[in-house]
Amino acid sequence: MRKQIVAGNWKMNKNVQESTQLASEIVSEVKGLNLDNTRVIVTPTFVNISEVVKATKGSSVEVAAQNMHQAKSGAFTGEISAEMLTSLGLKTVILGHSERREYFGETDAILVEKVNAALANGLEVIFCFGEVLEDRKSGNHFKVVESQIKNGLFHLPAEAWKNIVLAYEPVWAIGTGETASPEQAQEMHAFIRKIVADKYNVEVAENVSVLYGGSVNPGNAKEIFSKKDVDGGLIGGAALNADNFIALVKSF
Ligand SMILES: O=C[C@H](O)COP(=O)(O)O
Repeated sequence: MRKQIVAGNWKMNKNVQESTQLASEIVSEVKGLNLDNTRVIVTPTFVNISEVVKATKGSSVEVAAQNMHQAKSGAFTGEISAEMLTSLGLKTVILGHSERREYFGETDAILVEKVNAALANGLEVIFCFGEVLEDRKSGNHFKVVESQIKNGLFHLPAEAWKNIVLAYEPVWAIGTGETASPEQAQEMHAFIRKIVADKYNVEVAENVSVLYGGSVNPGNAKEIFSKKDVDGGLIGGAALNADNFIALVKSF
C-alpha cells in the first residue's frame, strides 16, 4: 500500500538555530502520533541539513534535500552532489520544483540527469511538476502535466518507480493563498495515475504516492488529503511553524 506523506519544504527560510528549533519541536510533537502509514519529511536548506539530521536522530521525522546537482563531483562552484547528501544519511531529494524550473533554468533535460544521478545514488526523488495559471485558464493543464512527467520520468524502467514520489504543484497555487479545490486536485491526481498506468502498469500507478502542493494549510488540508488519489502534501509556508505542520500531519 502506498504511503501518505507530509513533506515540509522550508525553501530559503530559517537560519541554523531556527531550523534546529523547528525540527526539535516537530520531533517532540510527532512522538505521540500513530504514523504507521504516514511519513513526515522536513527539507531544510543545505547549510542546515547536518544540524537538522542531528536534531531528528532517533525519531521518525525524515530529512530530505531541496535540490542537488547532477554531476558526481568537480568544478561546479556552489553546488551539492547526490553523494554529499547520502553521506549525511539522507534518503530523499526534491527535484524539479517550479521555483528551480523558473528561477534557475532547470529544463526537462537537466531534470532527467538529476533524476538519474539521484536514483543511481540510491536516493528517492520527490519529483515536482505543475501548470501555470495561463495553462489552467486555457485548459492546457493536463497536457502540460503529462509532458513534464513524461519528459522527466518516463525514460525510467518500472522498477525505478519504487523510489519516485510525485508532487503536483499548480504554480498558480504556490504561496498565493489560492489552493486548487479538492476536486481539481483529485481530478489531476487521477489523471496522473492514469498516464502512469498507461505507460507502465496499474501496479506502478497504484503504488506511487502523489502529493499535492500549493497553499495547503490546517484549514484546507483535511478535505484535500481525503481525496482518493491525494496521498499527502508538499508544504511550503505552513511547514515553517511546528503547530501548523503537525496539524497537517494529523489531517488524514
Ligand atoms: O514546495 C512547496 C510548495 O511550493 C508549496 O508552497 P506553499 O505551501 O507555500 O504554497
